[in-house]
Amino acid sequence: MNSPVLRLEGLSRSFGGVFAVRDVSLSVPSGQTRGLIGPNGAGKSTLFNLVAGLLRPDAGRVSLAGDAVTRLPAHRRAAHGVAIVFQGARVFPGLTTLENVMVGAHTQVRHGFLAAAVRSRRCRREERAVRVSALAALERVGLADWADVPATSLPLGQQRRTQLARALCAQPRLLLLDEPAAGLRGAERAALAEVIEGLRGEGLTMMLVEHDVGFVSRLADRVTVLDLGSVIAEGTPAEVRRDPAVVTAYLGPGEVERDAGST
Ligand SMILES: Nc1ncnc2c1ncn2[C@@H]1O[C@H](COP(=O)(O)OP(=O)(O)OP(=O)(O)O)[C@@H](O)[C@H]1O
Repeated sequence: MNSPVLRLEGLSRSFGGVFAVRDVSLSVPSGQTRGLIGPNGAGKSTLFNLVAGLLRPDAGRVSLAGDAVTRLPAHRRAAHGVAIVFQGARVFPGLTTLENVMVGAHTQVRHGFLAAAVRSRRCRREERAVRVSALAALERVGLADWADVPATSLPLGQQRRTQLARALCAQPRLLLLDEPAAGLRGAERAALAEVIEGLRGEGLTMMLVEHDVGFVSRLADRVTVLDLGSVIAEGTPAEVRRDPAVVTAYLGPGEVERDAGST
């Protein structure tokens, strides 16, 4: 059987002697979307950063498609196919939507500084390829019609989708999304959910950290619930919503149904 795209084994990280993440193990098979939820301070961001390579664990292992990457920093994990959409990420001012996405595609470019300086033929060819792949990524997130507008003129939801397009340009094997719906309301939130659903339909493997249980329930194949750094439940969205440990530790009895119906 193929290795899972992401495997975490016994991952722990503490700050000042207090566990932020404690002995977390999970596997995300190819083509699946894993939701990661939990109350404030549960350890979601710490776990996300451990997967992204922005933090080193005190113990445990991180593997990507069977390769151990535990000691690799974020930029070397990118070479293993990890792309990240950070929480509250902003577009670059002074660039169009397309140019913002092209910044992501530039990780694929092979030509060196000198070739770029003299605009060699190879360099121009690669620039064209970057443009084509950035436009294709904008299509995937439904923003092709906004390619040439200043990215900062877009509403927040479209700026988020621009960030998503930028991450997609790297042709990731694993896409990490940290609270992509934070601050979005109504139609913007629904549009983002639809785009993520489309990526899931294309078979992209994703990990989605969210506060919003309704958003995660719609998009994730399985959900891992953290509390005080430990996994307290894992299962399908319906299973975890029914889990008594989740209900008491995280949501409170009245919240579950309300959140489940909110997307
Ligand atoms: N750099 C740090 N230094 C010290 N303590 C930290 C650090 N990062 C996280 N923590 C602590 O680790 C625990 C887990 O925090 P983390 O931010 O991972 O939780 P979270 O689930 O993402 O919370 P939130 O939903 O509020 O973002 C918390 O007790 C937090 O105070």
